[in-house]
Amino acid sequence: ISGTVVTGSGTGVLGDSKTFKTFSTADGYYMFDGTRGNGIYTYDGRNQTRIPGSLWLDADNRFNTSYDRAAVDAHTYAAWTYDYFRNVHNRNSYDNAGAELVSTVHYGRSYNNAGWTGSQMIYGDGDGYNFRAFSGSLDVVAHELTHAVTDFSADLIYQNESGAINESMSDIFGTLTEYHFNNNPDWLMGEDIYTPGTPGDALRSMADPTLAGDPDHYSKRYTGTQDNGGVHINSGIGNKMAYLLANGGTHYGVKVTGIGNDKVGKVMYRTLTQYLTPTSNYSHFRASAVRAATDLYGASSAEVASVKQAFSAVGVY
Ligand SMILES: Cc1cc(C(=O)NCC(F)(F)F)no1
Ligand SMILES: [Ca+2]
Ligand SMILES: [Ca+2]
Ligand SMILES: [Zn+2]
Repeated sequence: ISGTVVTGSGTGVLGDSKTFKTFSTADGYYMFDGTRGNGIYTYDGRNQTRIPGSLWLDADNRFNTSYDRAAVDAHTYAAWTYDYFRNVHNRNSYDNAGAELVSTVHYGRSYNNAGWTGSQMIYGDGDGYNFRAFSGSLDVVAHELTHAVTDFSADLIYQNESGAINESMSDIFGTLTEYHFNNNPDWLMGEDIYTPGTPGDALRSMADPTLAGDPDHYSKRYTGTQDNGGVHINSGIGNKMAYLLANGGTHYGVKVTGIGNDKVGKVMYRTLTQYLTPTSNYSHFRASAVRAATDLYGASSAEVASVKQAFSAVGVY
């Protein structure tokens, strides 16, 4: 279809106004952003589970109905996450070759989750009590897109310890993206879409994983079979490590000197893309992060020392 890139405006899940790129055609305005990589495409799942659904089309380039809100945020936050990986890590989309970013919103009926299918993102509307529309949280969108980056780099197997590291990487870059855009940033996951009736809670806390019943030390890891061997549970170990590495602190008597968000991003990105492998466990995660920090800052650097301290603080050697 022929048309021109224009700027649309609309209301997000939280009732906030934002603008984003759309495509003006004879049919109307499509949610297609032709300014980033090979394009960002947002689809309407029409509360079915057939994907991708229909490319989002609007008559007047104003996206202000309640039904529009999930699409506004999925489209906008996909662009922001694209920009984060492009501008901060020099990565052009999840494959580093400009792969199209495809999202489907209104996936399923009251679907209480979001996901990366292996080729696109899907976002449920939530049931309105436990969750509201999942694309309404920037950390969630960046979490899902980071799964794509992981699949095209370390390709960490989604079970047991490698799966927990996979999940932790998604929480780490979800949070770093939220800080990069200063979007009410915190070390919580999914706070903007979790239990709309209860303020202040979240799906997970990286600062204190135990708030969600997840481990904050390797000695407390889950070794059962639920949740693909605890991928959303044992992610707490990597999440706590990253929180301490960025902010510093003393954990189980181990002092960590913080190095700040930007350096954590550099170390974790290099760890994920240069050293981790599909079968990496937490011990290999430590060794990989030490190598990445050594490459970046030198063997005798304070940053390398902090990486070792952070992993020691969560009991990983
Ligand atoms: C249990 C459990 C946790 C998740 C989860 O993390 N979803 C992705 C996120 F982006 F919404 F967080 N799903 O089931
Ligand atoms: Ca409209
Ligand atoms: Ca958050
Ligand atoms: Zn995930």
